[in-house]
Amino acid sequence: MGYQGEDTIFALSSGVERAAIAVLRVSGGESARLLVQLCGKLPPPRQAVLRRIWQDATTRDNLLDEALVLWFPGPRSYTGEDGFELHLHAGPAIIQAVSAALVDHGARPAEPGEFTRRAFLNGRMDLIEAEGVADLVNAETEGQRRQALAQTEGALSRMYDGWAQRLKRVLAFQEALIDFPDEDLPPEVEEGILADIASLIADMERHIAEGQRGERIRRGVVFAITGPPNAGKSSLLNWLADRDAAIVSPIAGTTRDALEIVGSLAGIRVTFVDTAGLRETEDEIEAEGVRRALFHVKQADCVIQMFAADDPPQTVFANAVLVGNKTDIAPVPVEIAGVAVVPISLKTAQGLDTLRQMLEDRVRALTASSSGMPLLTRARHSAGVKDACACLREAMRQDWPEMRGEELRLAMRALGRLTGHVGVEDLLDAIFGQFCIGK
Ligand SMILES: Nc1nc2c(ncn2[C@@H]2O[C@H](COP(=O)(O)OP(=O)(O)OP(=O)(O)O)[C@@H](O)[C@H]2O)c(=O)[nH]1
Ligand SMILES: [K+]
Ligand SMILES: [Mg+2]
Repeated sequence: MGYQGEDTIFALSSGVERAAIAVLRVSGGESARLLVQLCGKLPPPRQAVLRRIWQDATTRDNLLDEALVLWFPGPRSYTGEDGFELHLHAGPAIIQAVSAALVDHGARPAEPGEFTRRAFLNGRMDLIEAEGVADLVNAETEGQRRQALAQTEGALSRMYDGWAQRLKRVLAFQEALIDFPDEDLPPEVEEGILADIASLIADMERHIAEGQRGERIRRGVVFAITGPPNAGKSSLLNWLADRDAAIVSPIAGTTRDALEIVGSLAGIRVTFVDTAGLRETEDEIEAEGVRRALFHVKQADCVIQMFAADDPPQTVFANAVLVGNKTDIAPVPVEIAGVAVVPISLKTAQGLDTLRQMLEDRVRALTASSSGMPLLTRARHSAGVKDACACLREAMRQDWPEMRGEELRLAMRALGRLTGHVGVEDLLDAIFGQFCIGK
């Protein structure tokens, strides 16, 4: 299934910030002609050569820049099409002039994600790998980088492809049962089919059970800081942010709007959300703040429940990190409702190192793979695996060979949609639309 994008597209593939070099990337069937038009004859494939870039090299009209040029003939290119890169001096006027020349000669600016979309359509990568590319470009932390790189290199795809292969084999046996109903096939055949389906279900269930770990690495672990007014929540946020992000005051009910800061812990992206102190209040604005606080507590991956030493709580949120602040004014209980209290003082800095370690442990626990399998990183993956798994469970319940075969085919289809091997046209805009331009 070859694919040639009708248009030859180009984009600035380096960032838009001021830099020394700007990489302009071009892909499509007209690439060779365009490159000759800009800089004379084609350079040898995949070798950087220094060339003058002209508005029109054939007439030596209007010299635009001197640049490194790389010629990537298809199909061994990123998109699978012919393409080239110009490593220009990064002045905005140069980028502008070369872009205008490309348009004059018949190219058009690329849409977000269009290069990677073409790579997918030309079979250079599957959907999961393409999503990995988007994540890699956006990676800010070690955890994000490592996970995205593994996904781009096909770790997750290989697992899904492996399942599809096993399923294909089961389906082949199942079809033998359908095609030769009257032959005396040994009972081991059917037993083998059921055992194989059961083992596929078990693998899928383990994968699903790892839940949102991979997604958490990708988008970051969210901590909501909650507790009564004046517990020191905003003071904690400022310490975590290492700056004066939130207003701190002795007035109860200072924080109203939720305030988010982003950082990294144990190599994982984290978001801390400071929220309004929880209490009954007549003040309409504060009450709205409390409603928002409860919303964030519900959404968070983990809650940091804070209290002041002189105001300990009766109850503890599920899975909360329980922090007793202001140990400088009073001692805090060792535990409340069976949950250990981390004693700290934001005033004297007592216990803060221990708290940081506990938060790092929490982040690791929320993101580590316990099965050793690659983690699913998007809701799309989790929905796809769940679909496939549901079909397999249904297949186990079916006694009729034809019905079981049908469920197995549906499971196969669900796996195929995951990697993009079947029927995903309707998904492409949603997936590639999230990319930046130039990828
Ligand atoms: N003695 C003492 N005071 C603290 C400590 N941490 C914070 N405070 C003070 O406690 C008061 C309340 O702190 P905040 O950080 O505003 O508390 P909060 O939980 O955000 O309060 P609300 O936003 O009103 O819910 C401020 O006056 C802080 O300076 C501490 O460890 N010891
Ligand atoms: K306060
Ligand atoms: Mg506050």
